Amino acid sequence: MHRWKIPVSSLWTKISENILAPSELSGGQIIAMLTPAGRSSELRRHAASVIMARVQLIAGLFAILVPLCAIIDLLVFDLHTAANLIGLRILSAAIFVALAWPREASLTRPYAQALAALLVLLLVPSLFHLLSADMLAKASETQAQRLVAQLYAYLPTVVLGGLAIFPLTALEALLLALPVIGLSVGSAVLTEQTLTLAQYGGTLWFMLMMLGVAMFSGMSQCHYMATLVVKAMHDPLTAAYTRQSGEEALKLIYRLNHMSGKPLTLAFIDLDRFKSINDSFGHEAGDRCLRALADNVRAGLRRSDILIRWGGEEFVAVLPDTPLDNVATLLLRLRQTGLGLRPDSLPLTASIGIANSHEEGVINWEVLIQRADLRMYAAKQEGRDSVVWPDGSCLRLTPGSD
Ligand SMILES: Nc1nc2c(ncn2[C@@H]2O[C@H](COP(=O)(O)OP(=O)(O)OP(=O)(O)O)[C@@H](O)[C@H]2O)c(=O)[nH]1
Repeated sequence: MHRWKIPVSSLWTKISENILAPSELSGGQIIAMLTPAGRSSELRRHAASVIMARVQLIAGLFAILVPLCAIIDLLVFDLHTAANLIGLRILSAAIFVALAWPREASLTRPYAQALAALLVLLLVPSLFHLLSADMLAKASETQAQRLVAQLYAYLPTVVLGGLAIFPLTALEALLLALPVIGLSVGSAVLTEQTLTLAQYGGTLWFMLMMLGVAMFSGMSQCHYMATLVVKAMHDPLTAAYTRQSGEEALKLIYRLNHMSGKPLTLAFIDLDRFKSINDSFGHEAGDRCLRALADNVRAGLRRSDILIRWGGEEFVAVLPDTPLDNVATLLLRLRQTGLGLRPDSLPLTASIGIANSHEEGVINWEVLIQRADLRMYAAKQEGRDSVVWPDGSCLRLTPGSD
């Protein structure tokens, strides 16, 4: 008997560990599921590519299925009605083909581009229903015709359910659903002389239920995606971008700055004599130094800047739209706050190479990073704890050491 007794506290611990804990959400994460405002650009870009890929897949599928369903129109309706429906189908299929057509993501506004494509995808079936509703109501005399007309009237509801496959925040799902619901009400007004709640209330309720489910699914996808993207793109030790995701971001930032003629500056940062910290104080202490360096550099960066962990103890600060004068401000701030402390309480020092995209001969991001790297080595040659500028001049970093 005794063996079957499960203490309430241990049961609760099990429930909270296994069921509640995985879904524990912070206030910020909940807000991020409700509205897209404040999303990082990397997350927006990722969400845009997921939404666009799904829009293209569904549009491609519909581009085939919609014309195929003309067979039903021909079998069920009179020739005149069927011909009108087929006309609408050809028009819809053409829009679906255009949506499915492979295209490059917009460099500057990929998220707006993806949402616009999604809106068009949602509107086509709803407009099909709006334009055919009156014609179908008049042409429906037999049981089969009424049944097919009724099924077409479900199109806006199906569209709202379809929202569930997209990683949308609650606000976005709601805003995208409004025109669909509006077109459905419009279709009902067109076909009924007087639209009553008793006639239309059930459909409206059903649509709102579908929207609720879609919102829930979209929000949980947003959360899942955000967690995965942050994990995949950032180095777990320092929370800086990984080399791979950092290179992708750098490529993109270089192109954007190049297009707009703005100066992009890189600071290649390499901790000095880091091996000796590992050797004397152990790897754990070395890790703490890396974290301190990343935290201190990040504290001086703007929201649009990014920090990449380029290699073991090498970091690259990417500073978009930044002329060299402004870099001096960042370095001055770093000079004041310092890079952190070594385990022996001496200040951590680093050698830094600066490169700017407006320099002569910088034709791509690879050249830019090469120059910053070479200048970082020059800073090592200069005795470490210093910054080497594009003109070859050298500045000591730790105050009093120059
Ligand atoms: N603790 C820790 N050490 C790392 C990590 N990644 C690389 N390292 C160590 O970083 C050290 C880099 O040493 P070196 O390339 O000789 O450079 P250094 O000692 O900083 O000398 P200089 O760059 O010439 O000033 C090596 O001992 C690596 O093992 C890490 O994630 N954690």
